[in-house]
Amino acid sequence: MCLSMFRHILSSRKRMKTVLKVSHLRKAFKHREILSDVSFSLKEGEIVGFVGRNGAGKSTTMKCVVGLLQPQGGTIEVDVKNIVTQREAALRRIAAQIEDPALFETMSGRDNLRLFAALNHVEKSRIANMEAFSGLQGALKCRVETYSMGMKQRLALAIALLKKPRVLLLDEPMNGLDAQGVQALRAELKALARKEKMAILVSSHQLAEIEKMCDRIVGLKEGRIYDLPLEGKTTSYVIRTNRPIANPEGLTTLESGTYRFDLDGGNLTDRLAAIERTHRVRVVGIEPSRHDLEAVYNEFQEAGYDV
Ligand SMILES: Nc1ncnc2c1ncn2[C@@H]1O[C@H](COP(=O)(O)OP(=O)(O)OP(=O)(O)O)[C@@H](O)[C@H]1O
Repeated sequence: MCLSMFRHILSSRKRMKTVLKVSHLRKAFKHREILSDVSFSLKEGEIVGFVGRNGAGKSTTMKCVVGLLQPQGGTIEVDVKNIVTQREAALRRIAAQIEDPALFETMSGRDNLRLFAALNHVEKSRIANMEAFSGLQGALKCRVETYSMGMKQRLALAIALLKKPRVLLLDEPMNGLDAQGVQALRAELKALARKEKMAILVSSHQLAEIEKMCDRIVGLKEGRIYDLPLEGKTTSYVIRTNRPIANPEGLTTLESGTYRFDLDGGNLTDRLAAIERTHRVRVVGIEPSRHDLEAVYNEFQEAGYDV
C-alpha cells in the first residue's frame, strides 16, 4: 500500500457521516441525577464500546436514545432526525437490544421473525438474510420457550436488524453466549457494520471483547462522557513492510517485517514517508496498535474512571 492510499483511507474516515448525535443529555430519577451532560456521536460503519462501572448510566443513556425514557434535557438525532420532533423517522433508523429479549415464547423463532417483519413491512430477502444471521438454522422451527438465553439473544438481534437500522445499540450483547457464539457474533457484527454502514454502540464490562470488537471507546462516569477515541489518543501503530528492515532503529520489531512505532504527536503520513526513506522499504500495511488499548485503559483508570 502506498502513501496516497493511506491519505485516501484517512480522508475517507473524515468523510464518514455522523448517524447518531447525542448532545448534553440529562436524566434524573426522582431528583437523583444519573446523566448530567452526556454528549457523543457515532459515525456510519464504526463500532464503539461504551464502558463504565455498574450503575454509571449506560442503559439509561441507551434507553433515552431509543425513546424508552424521557430525558430532562439535551437533544438526540438519528441520521439528522430529532428523536422528539421527528420521532417516527428517528426511531425507524435505530434499533436496540437493551433488556431481556421480548419474544413470543409459544411461537417458533421463524414465526417471531416473520411477525416482526410483517409489522415493519420488511422485504422477503431481508427476512431470509436475518434468518441466516440468527445462526439458529434448524432451531428456527422450534418454539422460543425451548431456546437457551444465547439463542434468544441471537433471535432478538436478528429481529432488531430486520429494518436495516442506521444505528444499533447493544447492552451487554455477549451475555449468555458461549465462547464460539461470542466469536461468531463479533465477526458478524463487524461485517454488518462495514457492509451496511451501520454504527454500533456496545456496552460491556468484558474489556477483552471491547478490544477485539470496537474501533474506539467512550466511558461514562458521574453522568459525563469520557471520550477515548483509540485513533485520536492512540499514538502507536503497527506496520508491515515489503521486506524486513536490517536495522529497525526507532521501531519495535514484532516479527520480521512487522514493526510498531509511537507517533509522539507527529504527523502519521510524514512519519511513514520517513520510515520508507530511511529504511528503503515500502509500507504495505498499517493499523492502530491494539497493544495501546491496555495503556488507554490504564490512563482511563488513573484518571479515576472504573471500567
Ligand atoms: N427506572 C428507574 N428508576 C429509578 N432509578 C433507576 C431507574 N433505572 C435506572 N435507575 C438507576 O440509575 C442508575 C443507572 O442505571 P443503569 O442501569 O443505567 O446503569 P448501567 O451503567 O447500565 O449499569 P450496569 O453496568 O450495572 O448495567 C442506577 O443507580 C439505577 O439504579
